[in-house]
Amino acid sequence: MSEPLVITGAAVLGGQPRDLFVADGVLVDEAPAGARVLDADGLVALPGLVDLHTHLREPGREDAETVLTGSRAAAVGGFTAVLAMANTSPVTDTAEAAERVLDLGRAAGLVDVQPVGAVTHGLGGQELAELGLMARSRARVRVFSDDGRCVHDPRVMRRALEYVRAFGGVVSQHSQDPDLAGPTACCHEGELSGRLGLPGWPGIAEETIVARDVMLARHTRSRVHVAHVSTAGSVEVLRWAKAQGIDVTAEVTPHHLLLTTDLLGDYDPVYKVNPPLRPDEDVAALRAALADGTIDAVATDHAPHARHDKQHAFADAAFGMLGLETALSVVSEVMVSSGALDWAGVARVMSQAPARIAGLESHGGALEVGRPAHLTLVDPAAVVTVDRDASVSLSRNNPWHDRTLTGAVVHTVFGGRPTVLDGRLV
Ligand SMILES: NC(=O)N[C@@H](CC(=O)O)C(=O)O
Repeated sequence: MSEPLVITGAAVLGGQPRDLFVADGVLVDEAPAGARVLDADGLVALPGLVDLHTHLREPGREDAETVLTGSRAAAVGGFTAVLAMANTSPVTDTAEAAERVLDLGRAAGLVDVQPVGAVTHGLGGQELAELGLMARSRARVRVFSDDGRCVHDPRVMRRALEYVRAFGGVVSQHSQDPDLAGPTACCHEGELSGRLGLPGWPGIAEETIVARDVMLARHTRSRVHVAHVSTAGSVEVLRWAKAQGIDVTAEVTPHHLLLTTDLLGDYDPVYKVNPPLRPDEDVAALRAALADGTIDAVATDHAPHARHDKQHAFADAAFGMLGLETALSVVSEVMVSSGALDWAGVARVMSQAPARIAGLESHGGALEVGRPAHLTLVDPAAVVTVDRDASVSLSRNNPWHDRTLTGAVVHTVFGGRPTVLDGRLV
């Protein structure tokens, strides 16, 4: 069991400063005897952050990340739970595979690692994976995704939605019509892609799938989650669908909230990501949608890649960028500094909504007595310059390198135990 803790003077969800007491891993109403004192004067206390979308690469690509190194990056980023995507090798498409990821996470012991199950066998898009067995396994899988690939066949998507409804599951869709996007697309389709001579990915390839899937969710009375929304058109569809009462949720990544196609001019593969960076007008729509609740959550899409997969000509490099360690600072910079969200809003989009979407009952919440002590303490005034070489991830594909951001995670407490103190792993 963890040693008792007193956290003094933290602004809980950005409100009035007060003390928080932790004993036996839960929040209690008075100072426990013999407690360690953590001075949180000037810090904001949030419920531990929850990431709906993390690539941990184990099994299969332990040269890029492992469950342990990804858990370290998560803890440094203020996360106490991460959903580990299924596109590993082998794919997480069986109960055994899901339990193995769960067990690796428990052995690392720094965050709750909750496996995502594949929707289709081997991410092949044809045959449903063992959804029910994964749901009933020790891993209690509730989120299913072929992320990296779209569940393109509408019959398969319809059946998956019908199936997960039985146990309150959700399909997290990588919305991208491969026929509209084309096999070689590698950046946003627009005037710039033409000038750079790179095959482009039109926003409509995302939007048509979002539109189709909300209709399938309505028809099946099931639940769909749209992963990494990246266009203003997708936001319009989501706004309409929510107004109809359709059970749809959505996430946006930190990079789609701040980085734009303008960065592609030097063909630096660190900015190559799927879905691609978009123009300013999409970024503005995503920020507004996150602020007004049309987009429910921020999710990192932390996608570590080894140097030999990323250091290539733009067209040949792997898709994806790191995100766990910098997510809170980016959201603080983009959403809090601008006044678009307050800290209670950050708690909503980075902890409470993702915990609810993923069915993680011990996460999220409101820092009330009796709740598990998963906490993130943030210095809203800290000014940090990101250094990719200071990362605890195994990979270095960090698009934030050398950027200065305001707001940073200082301490992370997982189940009553500090995992990060003063920005460093304990
Ligand atoms: N988001 C990314 O750019 N990459 C993801 C998968 C994907 O292609 O979506 C990855 O696993 O690397």
